[in-house]
Amino acid sequence: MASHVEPATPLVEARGLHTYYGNSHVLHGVDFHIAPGETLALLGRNGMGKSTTIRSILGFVTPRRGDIYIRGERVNGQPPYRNIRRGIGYVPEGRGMFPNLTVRESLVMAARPGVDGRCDWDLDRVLATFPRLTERYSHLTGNLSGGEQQMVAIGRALMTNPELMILDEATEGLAPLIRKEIWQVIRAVKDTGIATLVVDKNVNVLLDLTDRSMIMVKGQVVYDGLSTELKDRQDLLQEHIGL
Ligand SMILES: Nc1ncnc2c1ncn2[C@@H]1O[C@H](COP(=O)(O)OP(=O)(O)OP(=O)(O)O)[C@@H](O)[C@H]1O
Repeated sequence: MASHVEPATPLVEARGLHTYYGNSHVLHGVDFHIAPGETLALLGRNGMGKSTTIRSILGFVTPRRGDIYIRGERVNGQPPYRNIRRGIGYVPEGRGMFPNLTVRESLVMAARPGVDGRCDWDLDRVLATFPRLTERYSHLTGNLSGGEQQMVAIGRALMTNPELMILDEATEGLAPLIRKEIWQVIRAVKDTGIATLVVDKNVNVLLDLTDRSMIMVKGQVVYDGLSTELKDRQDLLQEHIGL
């Protein structure tokens, strides 16, 4: 008898998402999935719907049509805080700092065990990952540099012991050396087995870092495949990303 192996349930799956801002129809039937431990790049020019896809999945905007599942459970209409508690560490575009909290307060406030009770990431581990935050421990996050704020944002997400990290433009506007440091951390996070979804303008770094890539054009997915294969598709990269 032929053996049959069930594919693992995706960590997050979305089918046929249609999202609007008012009357403006932004997502046109987006299908999305990410497996446990997988690293996925979401690519596309500005305004193509990458952040809206993430915001729809997390519940910051409610799609008019389509279904969203987190670990197999349908979560349509659930508020973001509930979806995030299902094991998602979210580093939003713009970092979402509370400028009047110190580094310590920002990190400690986020601390909680993972959905399976895992406590791999705690304050000591985050500070060891970002030694610079130890030096800034008692500073208000509003007084930190952009790179340091980004480290707090990533550290805060790691303190929730996530199964999936979502990083939306995590290296935007950062100096090259700091950007390199952030990439090293994202790579290290990936190597611990946490699934990662990354949106970033540094497409060449993403193609090396990720297992799979999706390209979005005008609210639709026009490519979904292995990043190693996309690297050889200069035609697609040029047409849809302008590389
Ligand atoms: N809050 C909003 N209200 C109205 N329109 C919006 C809003 N947010 C985004 N849009 C529009 O929706 C479309 C998709 O934007 P989205 O931010 O998802 O794109 P993106 O691919 O993430 O690009 P970027 O890199 O510029 O953020 C764009 O046309 C944008 O102008």
